[in-house]
Amino acid sequence: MKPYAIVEWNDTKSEAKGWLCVYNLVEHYSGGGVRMHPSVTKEEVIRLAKMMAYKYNAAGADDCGGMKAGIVYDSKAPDAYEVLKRFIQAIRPYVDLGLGIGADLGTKGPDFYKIFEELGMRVPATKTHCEDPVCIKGREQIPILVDAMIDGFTLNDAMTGYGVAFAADEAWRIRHREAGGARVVIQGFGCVGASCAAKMKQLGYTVIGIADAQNLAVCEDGLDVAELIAHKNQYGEMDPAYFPENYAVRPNTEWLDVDCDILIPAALEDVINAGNVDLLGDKLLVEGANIPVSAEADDILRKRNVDMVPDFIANVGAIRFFSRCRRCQIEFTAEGAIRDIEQGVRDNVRMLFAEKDETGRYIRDIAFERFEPTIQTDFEFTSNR
Ligand SMILES: NC(=O)c1ccc[n+]([C@@H]2O[C@H](COP(=O)([O-])OP(=O)(O)OC[C@H]3O[C@@H](n4cnc5c(N)ncnc54)[C@H](O)[C@@H]3O)[C@@H](O)[C@H]2O)c1
Repeated sequence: MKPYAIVEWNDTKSEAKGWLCVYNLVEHYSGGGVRMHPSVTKEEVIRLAKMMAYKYNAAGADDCGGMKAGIVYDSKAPDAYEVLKRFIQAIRPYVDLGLGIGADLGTKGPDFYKIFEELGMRVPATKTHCEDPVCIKGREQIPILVDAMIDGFTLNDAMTGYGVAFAADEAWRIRHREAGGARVVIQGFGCVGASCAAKMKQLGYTVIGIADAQNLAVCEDGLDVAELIAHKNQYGEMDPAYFPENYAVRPNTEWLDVDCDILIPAALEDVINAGNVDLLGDKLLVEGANIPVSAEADDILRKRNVDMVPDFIANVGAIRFFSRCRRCQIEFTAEGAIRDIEQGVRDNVRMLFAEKDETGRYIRDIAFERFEPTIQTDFEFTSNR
């Protein structure tokens, strides 16, 4: 399958540029995040959009295709919100036709709702979403539930990170026949990394290393995840002022050097590449970030047939929630949403490891084959919304 549409954008008021890639549409609809980071490239956006198409299949969201957008800009710049707003304005015709856009690396969910309101846009939906009584009921619950609290997080901030932690826990249990006990290092402490760290701790694991855009904090006895979360800033950066004396503070580039059992990249793409893949050793790799492993590094991991959970299996939490809530397939509570994500993620991990053990094939290859997107529809032209 080829990408359905690729749109390039140049900002009129800053140096920002960006791309939208709609990889496929299913029932005239496609969903994915908009990221903002200085290193975004067109190729990356296309790779991410393709991966989203696989992810919707893996999430059991068979009414949605995959898309992604990326803006080359510093998300901490004072005008980042205005840049995002102009980008959304530029891709608005597509959004109005049926693109479910939301937050990703460097952007925040509530900003999207604010921008939709400021631009007089409705929350993205197709004709079916607006007319089917089941979808109407489900969609009413989405804004209520994303703000519902669970363990001190909004469901919005918990659902993907928790799903990643369930994936890690399931894979670890399969290999070690017990939960917990292992040492975990996480790269990224934003929406995904922070809630993943908290859930790993809750599940009995010891989070010994966390890297953010500034630092790597390491503590063999386990980092105080709750304390780090309480003092992280809005960009997902830990505050070193709250590091106790027994924390080692190292350059964030050293995150792969820390000896651990489970490695969870939850920040940028291609962070495991040909230059550092050997440092992975026999750690269990669970991909919280999208495409954190470069193609070259993945060839090496395939040859070594390492145990791993691919991104589109581990980090499906948010899209599983949005799709299944919209179709009233979950209990309408934060706990009900998390239970549903847990079941979906654990089932997929068990299936993939079982097939690996039976066939000897590399897990990512099995997952790509199993969840290959096959449906491509057009935008819905007879819009009467
Ligand atoms: N937010 C979601 O619901 C969601 C869903 C699925 C996948 N993802 C993927 O997860 C990843 C993280 O997304 P997010 O929403 O948590 O982003 P975020 O912007 O909330 O957080 C990003 C984190 O990465 C850290 N970071 C940035 N550069 C770094 C570097 N060089 N070294 C170490 N850490 C660095 C930041 O400090 C921050 O802690 C992305 O790949 C994203 O596509 C996010």
